[in-house]
Amino acid sequence: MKKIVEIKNLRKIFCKGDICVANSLNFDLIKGEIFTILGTSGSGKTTFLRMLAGLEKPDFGEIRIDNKLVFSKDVDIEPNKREVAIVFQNYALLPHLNIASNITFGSSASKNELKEILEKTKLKGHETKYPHELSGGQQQRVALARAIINKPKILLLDEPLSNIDTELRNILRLELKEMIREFNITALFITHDKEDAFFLSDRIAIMHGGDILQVGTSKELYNNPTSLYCANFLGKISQISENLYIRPENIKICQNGEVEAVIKEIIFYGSFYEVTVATNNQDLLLFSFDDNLKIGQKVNLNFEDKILKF
Ligand SMILES: Nc1ncnc2c1ncn2[C@@H]1O[C@H](COP(=O)(O)OP(=O)(O)OP(=O)(O)O)[C@@H](O)[C@H]1O
Repeated sequence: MKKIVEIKNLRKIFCKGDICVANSLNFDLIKGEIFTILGTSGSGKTTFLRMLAGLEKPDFGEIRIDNKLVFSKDVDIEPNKREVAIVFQNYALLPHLNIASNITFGSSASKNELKEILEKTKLKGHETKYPHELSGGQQQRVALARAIINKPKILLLDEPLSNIDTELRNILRLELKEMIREFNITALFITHDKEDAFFLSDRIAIMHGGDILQVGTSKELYNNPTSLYCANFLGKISQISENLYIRPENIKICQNGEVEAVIKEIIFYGSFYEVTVATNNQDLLLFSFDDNLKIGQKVNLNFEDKILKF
């Protein structure tokens, strides 16, 4: 597996208030993967993306892209020579230029290359239209076409799916994933949305307060979080003793369960119920498909052998 991006001890401090936005970041991107930085607002995602693209100068550390040192104490390669491309939130298409000109803006791509990319992004026939004449999905494809026409080594995606209503967003993220796969490009996606991260990513890095807390596949992070913060961020958990926690799907109601409890609350979520039960010691959350559960009902619980310890 070839490393396409190598980040070593990357650090950024904004002087006003001494905010450490990137605190000695260390990780690699593997060629061809979709890698997501997932974090809440203000965790430092955009600053990292800007440092990788050469738009923000780190205070310390090294960045290598395809084995080439693009940033270190003595090196700072210009953004346009780093072979990265960015798809911005809301796509940043130029309203007064037609689709063909939007795609080739600032590029030395040939007519044949434009033709090829129009075909691959299913935009053939739309080249003389203007951005406002296209659907949201088509606009996303124009933004992608513009980003990849110069064959960058990495595609950076800055929250392209935020501010879009749920229905369109589900369509766009599937299309986005399919296109990234079709172009076989390495992509770095930043988002605060866990669902988008799970949907799109081969691997996810959880960022918090300028630190990368954990890197792994969505399954690894969900099932084996290394901190309470990551466990909470990726899904619901209940505390079962001082430092032991459990996810709702790992608690089962069953007749011969060892722990006695009473149902306190039942919330219907369409395809399942979220049930709060009270045991002698604490309230626990579990998921159920049983239509017949009632508030006040006594139940017995079994804990699956998937306890989280922090
Ligand atoms: N130029 C700057 N000067 C001072 N502080 C900054 C600057 N840019 C960012 N910050 C601060 O750095 C922190 C991280 O910002 P950043 O935009 O990287 O976070 P983010 O995770 O991308 O958040 P969001 O999802 O809201 O964009 C924030 O506290 C922000 O206020």
